[in-house]
Amino acid sequence: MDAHLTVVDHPLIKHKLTLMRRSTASTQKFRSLLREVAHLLTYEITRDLELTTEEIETPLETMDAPVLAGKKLCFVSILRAGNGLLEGMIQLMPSARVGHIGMYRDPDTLEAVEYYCKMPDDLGGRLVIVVDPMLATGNSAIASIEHLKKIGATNIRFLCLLASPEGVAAMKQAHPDVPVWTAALDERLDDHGYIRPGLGDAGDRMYGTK
Ligand SMILES: O=P(O)(O)OC[C@H]1O[C@H](OP(=O)(O)OP(=O)(O)O)[C@H](O)[C@@H]1O
Ligand SMILES: O=c1cc[nH]c(=O)[nH]1
Ligand SMILES: [Mg+2]
Repeated sequence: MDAHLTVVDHPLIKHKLTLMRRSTASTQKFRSLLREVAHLLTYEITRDLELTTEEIETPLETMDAPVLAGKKLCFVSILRAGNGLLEGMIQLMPSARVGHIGMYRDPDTLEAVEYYCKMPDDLGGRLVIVVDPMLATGNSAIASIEHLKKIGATNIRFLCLLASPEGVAAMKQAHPDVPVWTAALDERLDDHGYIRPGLGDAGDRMYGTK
C-alpha cells in the first residue's frame, strides 16, 4: 500500500458516498451526508493523535484517564466546498483552530486562483489538516499547501471525499511530505477536469448553485 494515500475503507462511508453521488440527491440531503461522512473521515485521520492522562474523579474513585495530548490542531478549509467537510469536523473537535483559503479553478486553464486567506498565526506548531471534498487535477490543493508552507506550516495532512488518480499523483510529486486521506479513489479525470464517475461539482451540489 502507498503510505502517501489512505483510502478509508468503511461500509458506512461507501454507502453514504453512493447516496451523495446519485444525481437525484437534494441539496439538503447532500449537505447532511457530507457532514456525516466528515465525522467518519475525521475519526480516521485523527486515529494516531497522541494521548496523555489526567487524574479525574469518577463517581466511585480516582483514575488516570486518557485525554488528547495537545490542542495544537488547525483545520484549513479550501473555499467554498471545503466548508462542507469542515462543518462535520468541527462538530467532532470543537476546539480546533480553523483557517480558510479561497481558491477557484479557472474553467479554461484549470489553474487554481487564490482570492482569500485567513489563518491562525502559529501554524508551525500545529498539525494542519487541509480539507476539500474534491482532489481533481490537484491544482487547488497543491497551491493551498504551497501557501501554507510559505507561512510556516510543516506538519500537513490533506483530507478529501473523492480523489482522481491524476490528482493523487500530482500531489505526491508536489508535496511528498503531505499524506492524503480520501473516502474513494475514482477512475479518472475527464477533459473538463471533472472526476469520473464522481459526483459533479461539489460546491454547486452543496449550495444549490450552478
Ligand atoms: O483539484 P482541482 O482540479 O483544483 O479541483 C478541485 C477544486 O474544484 C472545486 O472547487 P471550485 O473551483 O469549483 O470552487 P468552489 O468550491 O468555490 O465551487 C473543488 O471544491 C476543489 O477546490
Ligand atoms: O469533479 C469535480 C472536479 C472539480 N471540482 C468538483 O467539484 N468536481
Ligand atoms: Mg465548485
